[in-house]
Amino acid sequence: MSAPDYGRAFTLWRDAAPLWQAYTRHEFVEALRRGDLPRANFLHYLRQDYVFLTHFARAWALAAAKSDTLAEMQAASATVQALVHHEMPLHVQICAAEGIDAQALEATTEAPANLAYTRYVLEAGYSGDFLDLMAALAPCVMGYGEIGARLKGAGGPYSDWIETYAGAEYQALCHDVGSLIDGALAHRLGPDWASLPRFGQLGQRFATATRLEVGFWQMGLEGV
Ligand SMILES: Cc1ncc(C[n+]2csc(CCO)c2C)c(N)n1
Repeated sequence: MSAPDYGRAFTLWRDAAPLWQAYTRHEFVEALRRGDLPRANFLHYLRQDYVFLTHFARAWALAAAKSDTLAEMQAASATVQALVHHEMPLHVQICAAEGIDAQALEATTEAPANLAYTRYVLEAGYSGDFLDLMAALAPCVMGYGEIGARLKGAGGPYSDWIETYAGAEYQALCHDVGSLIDGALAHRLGPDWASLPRFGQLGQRFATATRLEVGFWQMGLEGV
């Protein structure tokens, strides 16, 4: 099965990122697909992911602040809304069902891999512009989209998690973010954006964020 098409910039960045396969086909992902990932590892990952989402909601809010157009502001604020009102409460709910209450979840000590990734993305936004932020955020959004599309229908104990990212709603979000990025590049850099040095520099950011996603999965496998 070929990967979904989430846009031109994403495809160029992905095909140039050395660790893209290491991220989207990581052993943690394969264990989710087979259903033999130990529950303790999944919960450890989910607790860290809750902290991660807090920072990603901040990063998307920063993207709203760094937007140039109404369409950019709408897309960024819609993502903040989805994160804060859907994805984060879902983590709270799953953890509560496993005996980790909201207070314990909020008190989670952040793992170094989590610190590295989230602060890298926030720093891209603080010291860079909207494009820097998008390049740093794209691996997270689209990587989970590719993983969901590939694992769709796998069944097993992690099927809820898989089908969240395989579902039409999440796949539509990946396409929307892909269009947002292509539009933002054309708006700021002009129609020849793909051939400019700046586009290559943004690709480096994308590759670094991809490397940090590999570290996040690795943390999920090891640090229980
Ligand atoms: C380590 C890690 N990477 C990516 C995602 C997926 N994700 C995080 S924020 C966001 C944007 C809109 O919901 C998406 C899809 C995750 N949960 N954890």
